[in-house]
Amino acid sequence: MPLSNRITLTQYLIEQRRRFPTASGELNALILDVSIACKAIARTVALGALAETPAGGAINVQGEEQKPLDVASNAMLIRQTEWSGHLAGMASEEMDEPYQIPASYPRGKYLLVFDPLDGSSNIDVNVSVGSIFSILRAPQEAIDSGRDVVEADFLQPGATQVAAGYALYGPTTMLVLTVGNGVAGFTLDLNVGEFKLTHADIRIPEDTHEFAINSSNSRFWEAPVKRYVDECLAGKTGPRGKDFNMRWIASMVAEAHRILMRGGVFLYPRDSKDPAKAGRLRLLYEANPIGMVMEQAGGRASTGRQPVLALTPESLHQRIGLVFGSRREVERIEQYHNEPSRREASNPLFAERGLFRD
Ligand SMILES: O=P(O)(O)OC[C@H]1O[C@](O)(COP(=O)(O)O)[C@@H](O)[C@@H]1O
Ligand SMILES: [Mg+2]
Ligand SMILES: [Mg+2]
Repeated sequence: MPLSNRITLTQYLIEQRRRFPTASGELNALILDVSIACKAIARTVALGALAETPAGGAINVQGEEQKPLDVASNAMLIRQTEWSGHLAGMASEEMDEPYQIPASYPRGKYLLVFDPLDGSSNIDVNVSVGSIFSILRAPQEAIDSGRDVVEADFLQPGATQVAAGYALYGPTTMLVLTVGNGVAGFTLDLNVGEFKLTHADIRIPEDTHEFAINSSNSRFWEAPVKRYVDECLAGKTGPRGKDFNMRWIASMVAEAHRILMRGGVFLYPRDSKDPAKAGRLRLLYEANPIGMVMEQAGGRASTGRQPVLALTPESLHQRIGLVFGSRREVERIEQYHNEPSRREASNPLFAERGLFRD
């Protein structure tokens, strides 16, 4: 079908709203505002070194250096959504504290949480990056009082997300979205500046022979992850009985998209690299939205031990181990984590609650 005959994101959202006849339309309006910010970010990303972006160089709460495009993308998402009256507040990878809607604008019932630019270490090398977003409902008492938002308002399990998705700035710009009724993919039609539905009802194949992990961390991995990767690498003659392929883009959003399109599994597991960090990726604005997209597409998202969406977050910038993708593969990794290890089985001092547990 030529792109011009496809329905737009706006039309798709109107269709989705028909499922909720009493809905106010505010969620749709908010998603459309996010999509406009993503178009603006896509333009800036596409300009590359020609873009006039604000200075970066500051260190964010993650202890990571902010690139000029991290700062610019953060500002574009804020500016495009804060005025609308649909938001009670926002939180972002690039802001230490929750963002308060300025007093000159009305406050609304949703919370917007985002990673304005994921994979930003790839900007300078012209590899795909993206924006990840999650929409939560603010606590009723915060909506009623219109008070400032606080960290605790955002600490809701991923299962309560109202909508989630990402924009991918690759050879084409795509927006992938779930409003809790499957996953749909939209391609930006540059001729008319609209996202058009090109990938209706995306489903992830249950099995795969492709995995993604940063193997330079292998010496820090826990035994179940080592076992899983070793078994993949052993190929046809190993316990899995088939050859595996490996990919590592270092843009989680691009890996998530590849997995949605053709299956696979992604691991950034908990490891012992930095004992102060429970993992690399952040729960609220990376793991939860990607987790909701995965689960809605028939895949699975896990910490390696339990479903990501069931976790109650402890802080805004909490990190966790993350495994997602083809359902059966993620379940296998969870099973490896939940089995008592061979060492524990032979020596109770190393058991989960034992004296020498590492
Ligand atoms: O450099 P590493 O350790 O491979 O980490 C790559 C991971 O870090 C990230 O870039 C983190 O996201 P940010 O770029 O938003 O900080 C992920 O997209 C990616 O999977
Ligand atoms: Mg990120
Ligand atoms: Mg980022």
